[in-house]
Order: sequence, then C-alpha cells, then structure tokens
Amino acid sequence: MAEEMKGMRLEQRHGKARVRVGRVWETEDGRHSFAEWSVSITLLSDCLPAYIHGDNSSIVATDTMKNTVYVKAKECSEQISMEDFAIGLGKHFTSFYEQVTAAIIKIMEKPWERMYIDGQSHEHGFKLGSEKHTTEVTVKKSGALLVTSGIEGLAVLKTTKSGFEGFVRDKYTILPETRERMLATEVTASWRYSFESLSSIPAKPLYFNDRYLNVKKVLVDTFFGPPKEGVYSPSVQSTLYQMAEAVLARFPDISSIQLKMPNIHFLPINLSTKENLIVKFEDDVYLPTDEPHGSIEASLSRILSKM
Ligand SMILES: O=c1[nH]c(=O)c2[nH]c(=O)[nH]c2[nH]1
Repeated sequence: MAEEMKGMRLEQRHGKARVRVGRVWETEDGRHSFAEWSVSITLLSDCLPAYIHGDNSSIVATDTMKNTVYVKAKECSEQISMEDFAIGLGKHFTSFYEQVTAAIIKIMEKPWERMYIDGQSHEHGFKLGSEKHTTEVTVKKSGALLVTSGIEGLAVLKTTKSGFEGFVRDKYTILPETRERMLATEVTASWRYSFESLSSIPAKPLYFNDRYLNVKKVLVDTFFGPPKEGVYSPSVQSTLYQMAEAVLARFPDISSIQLKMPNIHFLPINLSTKENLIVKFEDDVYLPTDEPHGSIEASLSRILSKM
C-alpha cells in the first residue's frame, strides 16, 4: 500500500513471520499423516493512520494473524497441501477484513517423510529428509491469484559425465579444460503456476503435493540421466537449462521456473615434494569445498502468444 503526502511517498505492509505449526491427520483406518509448516503472512491493507497519526483502528494485529494460522489448521479436517492452505489463508484475510486488499502467504514445509521399516510404511512414524518444499501465494481481494512453489536444498552430485571446455582463456585463466570432473550443486528452484484466479485452482486434493514430487523427479532425472549411462554435462549452465526446459515441457500448468545451481567445487588432490610425487590425481581423491562456489542461476518462461 502506498500513499503520497507532503511530497513524500509511504509504502507499508505488515504481517507475522515464521508461525510454526504441526498438523496431524488421521484417516478412518487409523493411519496418520503429518505436516510441519513455517508460515509467514504479509497483508497489504489501508492502515496509514497508524503510521501517520498513531491511530491503530484499522490494524489487524499480527498476533491475530498468528492465531488464524492455528484456527485454519484446526479447520482442515483432511490432509491439505500447503499451497491450498496458503490460498485458504489468503482468501480469509482478503475477504474477512475490508481494509485488506491483498495477502502474501509464504510457507516452508519441513521434510518429514513417512518411515519405512523392513520395506513396510509406518502408520505414524516419520523421519526428517533433506530438501524443503516452499510456496508463496498472493491473493488479491478481486480473487486474482499468483501461486509459486519451490524446492530448497536439493543437493545432488555426480562423479563423472561432466566437463567444462571452450571457455574464455586470457592471462587470468588457469583452469584447465576438462571432459572429466565431478559435478555437485544444491538446487534451489521456484516455479510459477499458470492459475490466475481462485476459481481456476484444481479441486483435486493434494494436487500441489503431487506436482511438487513430480517436478522434483523431473529435475533430478534430468540432472543425472539414465541410471546406467548417465548424461554428459558440458556445463552447469547447460544442465540447468535442460532441467528447466524438461519441467516446462512436462507440466503445462507451470508457466515459468527459476533455478539457482551453485557450482560446488571438488578440487583435485595432487601432493608432491621437490623430489617425490606423493599423490597424483587420477579422478579419485578430491578436496571437498563449500566456498567459494560458482553461482549460476537462470529462469525460463513460456512466452504467451497474445491472440
Ligand atoms: O559449469 C561451469 N560453468 C562455469 O561458468 C564455470 N566456471 C568455472 O570456473 N567452472 C565452471 N563450470
């Protein structure tokens, strides 16, 4: 919300960050499912008198926003995706409060995965996985909607089928060209769905959870290639593009995707004295590093033809 006065412009928003909630659902046969979310709410609302005159009469307290997360979690009697939960919260804030024109809801899900014991899925046991599912939903009073989902911390590594050749060589360059190296990264992805109104959201329960798992699979499968032969990567840039393209090709309801793929370097170990070569690198012994790392990111969007 922005307002101009006395030759100045005030932009403001307020909300509650990192409201943590865990929700258990039990089906009729006694099987539990579980989600743990960290919810951040931002409201765009007309509450300028609070800033300018100390008049709080139009402020929705951030404490109330926090409570609403718990009330709405309680009201979800069946398992729900966090995208649908975020959409529901956004709908609530923009319809319940006249002064609220838009709500931005961000959620990060903790990667609790159902436990398997001797190949059998446990009814109520979960263990913490690694990469995290994220979402950011904007709901406007008009019903206009923007849904993005993402993944954070997807660490992947392959020990061969990667190289880097043909790059700029000048007096600052020492990196040798190679067709044999390690490739390691920690993927952060965020993709935007093409649904633009509350009425166009798929009614299928857990639609967004299903999409998340499938997008993750396409990203991972494209990074690695087939199990036996793999796929050659000429650069992180090329692999990133292949991954983004595969997601857009596979999922018509995704209109754009952004990928961040740091190039996490594993350095060859060569040890020698003046007289002796102690360890000669033969694509086998590496120094793992986390900094510095290459930072490579790009986004790929469909260009919508204007008919
Ligand atoms: O895949 C790569 N892309 C780069 O841009 C780059 N730069 C670099 O030093 N190594 C690599 N590897």
